[in-house]
Amino acid sequence: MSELISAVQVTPVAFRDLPLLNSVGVHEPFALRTIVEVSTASGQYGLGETYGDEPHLRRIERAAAALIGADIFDLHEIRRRVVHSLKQDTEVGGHGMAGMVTTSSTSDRVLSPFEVAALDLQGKTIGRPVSDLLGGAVRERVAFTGYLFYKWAAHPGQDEDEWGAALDPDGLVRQATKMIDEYGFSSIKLKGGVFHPDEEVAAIKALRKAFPGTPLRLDPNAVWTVPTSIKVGQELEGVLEYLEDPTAGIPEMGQVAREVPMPLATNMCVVAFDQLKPAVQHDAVQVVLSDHHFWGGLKRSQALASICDTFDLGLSMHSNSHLGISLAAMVHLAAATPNLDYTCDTHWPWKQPEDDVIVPGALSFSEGAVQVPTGPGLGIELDRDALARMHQQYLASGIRNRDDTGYMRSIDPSWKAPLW
Ligand SMILES: O=C([O-])[C@@H](O)[C@@H](O)[C@H](O)[C@@H](O)C(=O)[O-]
Ligand SMILES: [Mg+2]
Repeated sequence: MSELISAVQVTPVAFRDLPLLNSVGVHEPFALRTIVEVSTASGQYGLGETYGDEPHLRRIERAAAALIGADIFDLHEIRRRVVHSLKQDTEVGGHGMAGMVTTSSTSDRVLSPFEVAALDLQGKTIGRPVSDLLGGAVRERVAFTGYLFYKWAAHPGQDEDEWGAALDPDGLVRQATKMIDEYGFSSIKLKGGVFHPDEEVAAIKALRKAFPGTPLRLDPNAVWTVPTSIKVGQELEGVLEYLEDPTAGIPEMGQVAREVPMPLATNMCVVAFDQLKPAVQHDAVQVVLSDHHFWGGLKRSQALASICDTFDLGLSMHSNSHLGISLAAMVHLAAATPNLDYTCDTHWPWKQPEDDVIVPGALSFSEGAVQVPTGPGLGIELDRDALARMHQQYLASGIRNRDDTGYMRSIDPSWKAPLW
């Protein structure tokens, strides 16, 4: 069966975001994504979603042009064409992580939305869900984590948002209570690296008290030294299910791992295949957070899962601000990954429900989990009016690259990136 790509539409979009704090600053009023629609001569379309930063968008546009005529079932050829389209690439950046991850493979990041769109098309062509193309769903529902952020009550100049401020342990417990009431999550992650580690330890202890028995994670995005990481890790013995990226670098994570009682997880020091070998050699991480957006799509994320299985590494899933196409892809991948040992991250609660490019109703949370769609492909449909509206929002936002630090400094010119 051959289905050739006849057109690829690439559309940058922006959606409203809240003032979520992290180690590199604060989220801007809009987050960016790029939507990829791959069409075949037979009139079907497949969807992919990726980062929206300008250098990445330009790479996506070049790759899109190179894919006309490729067979949607020939993922090797699609990869070959994407890699070839990047040969003249001299730009840096564009990974959409605001300085937190810099070394993941560019070709894997560019390939990802096209591979997801090709799998969506394959599924639609043969009438099977993407999870079937990945070996079959081993679970009907995919569980996610309630992802807490320190946050301001509102962006400067705006009215207080529905979540309000969370700048201390009480504020975070309030945020967690609201999120769990609305979504039913049964595990909690706190984005740290914002306040002094003692304050973040106090916040985790307050969450432990308020939610006894609920697995907890803390992720300061590598702004702690090795001694600080060891101190915090030892202090939170028996409290965290894992500590995520306490410090930067594979050897340094190895030093911390030897001294702390809980597993260390990462989406920063192991973000590409060539980093797996040194990570294993240093026994630096015990849990890898996969992310199909930078590991090269769903099949390559499954290759990562197999490697983790081989080397007894745990597997969890990382998230950035995202829309429904990404959520659908994450759900199919998680459903078809037997050794996904932990609930997945998602930024979903932080987005306005009406800010999406897919027809509502296909994906929803109950008891902290999303039912795996069983319809053909990803099981979602593009809402073209919403896509046009969100593209206008992109044009009007004026934001072309994620810049949490620049936005923070526009509000507080004395702000400096922390290191404790
Ligand atoms: O959205 C954020 O601010 C997060 O900090 C995100 O950028 C990270 O990539 C991520 O969620 C993480 O786990 O490091
Ligand atoms: Mg992380």
